[in-house]
Amino acid sequence: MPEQTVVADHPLAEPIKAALARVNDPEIKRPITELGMVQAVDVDPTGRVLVTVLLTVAGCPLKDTLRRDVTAQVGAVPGVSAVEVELGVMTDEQRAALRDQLKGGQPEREIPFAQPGSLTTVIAVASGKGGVGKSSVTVNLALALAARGKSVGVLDADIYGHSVPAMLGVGDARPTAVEDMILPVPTQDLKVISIGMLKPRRDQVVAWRGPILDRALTQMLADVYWGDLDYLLLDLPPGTGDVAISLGQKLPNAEVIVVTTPQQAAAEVAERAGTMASMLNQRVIGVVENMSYLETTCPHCHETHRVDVFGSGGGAEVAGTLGRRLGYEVPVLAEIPLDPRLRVGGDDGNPIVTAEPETAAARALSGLADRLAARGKNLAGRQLGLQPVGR
Ligand SMILES: Nc1ncnc2c1ncn2[C@@H]1O[C@H](COP(=O)(O)OP(=O)(O)OP(=O)(O)O)[C@@H](O)[C@H]1O
Repeated sequence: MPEQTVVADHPLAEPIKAALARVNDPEIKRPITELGMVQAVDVDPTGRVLVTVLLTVAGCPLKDTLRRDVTAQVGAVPGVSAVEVELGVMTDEQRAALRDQLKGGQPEREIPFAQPGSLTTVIAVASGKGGVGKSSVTVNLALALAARGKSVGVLDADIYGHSVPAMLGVGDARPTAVEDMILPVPTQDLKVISIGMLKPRRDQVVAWRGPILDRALTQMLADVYWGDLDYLLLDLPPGTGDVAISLGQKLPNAEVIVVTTPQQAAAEVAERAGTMASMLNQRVIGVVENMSYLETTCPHCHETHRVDVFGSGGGAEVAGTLGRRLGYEVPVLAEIPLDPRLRVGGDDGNPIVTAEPETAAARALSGLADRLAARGKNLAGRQLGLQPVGR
């Protein structure tokens, strides 16, 4: 850790140190004082403070946030007349020390979520085919859980789409790397990593197959510093391909939510995804029926009617079939209506649960978060206590 040259005998030294301890690194989400990022604090007789903060990497995308937070916290200390923040960069040794500190002595390439004592609930969001709204469900569920005070990470493993970062407004972000450790991108109270962020260049086409795919998935689980998460949500690619198998092997404790639309064809392929998950020993905790219905106001009677645009009952059908196949109850956890505002929220990087929380779609997604949060940490073999959703 770098030498910290806080002027120890100055009366302001202690309150300034306490103020700096309230500043979290925006990516690592731990106090900068604990991370060895405060290199020096100098106070002159008039109460002017110069804080030298070491960034993990020179191009740290959040350095302005850090500068602002340090200025605000130190500036609020009584007796401080002005604050100047100088930004430096850690040396290789300092970065290596930080990496070791964060890894906490954990051996290389160990997946923390797969360890028996892990307190993180890992939920994979799967679908039989593309375009049913799996990514939309993942990001909105993640935000709704975060709004309930949960610490949530989102891992976008959709090798075909990687739409999650754009939906969360960080479509262009690249994660910061500290040595061989990757810091997830912080956004809207979540931590996000997308397989698309691991491409050496954004425009590069990578065939996510075989060993390259496996390495990328291991990297996202073992080399990313997720910190203590209550939930890790995985956005799987549609279908039952390589990613599902690979993640099934890496995270046998993961639970699975299957997203489907009400159409019969979508429902049948969704069942395959669910059955596949269970073959990998992952428990299917429920089905989300998306694009369930459209609410329209009748021009004649002015009442709200529910129109089943894509038919009805697909979610219940999938849940019923999976339940019979798997030998335990698989409930329908939510029915999310079609709503153009849900699409707009995703396109704008401002998902509907935060942008328009009062809409029926947002309420259905928040209800899904409530049901999951109410269960607490799922222990293998434990009764889930989830009730089927009422119509
Ligand atoms: N309930 C809904 N109402 C309106 N639009 C929706 C709804 N759910 C999803 N969409 C829109 O449908 C499109 C596909 O959704 P999304 O990307 O979430 O699906 P996906 O299953 O993750 O697809 P893929 O796996 O191909 O990425 C998006 O434009 C999204 O905004």
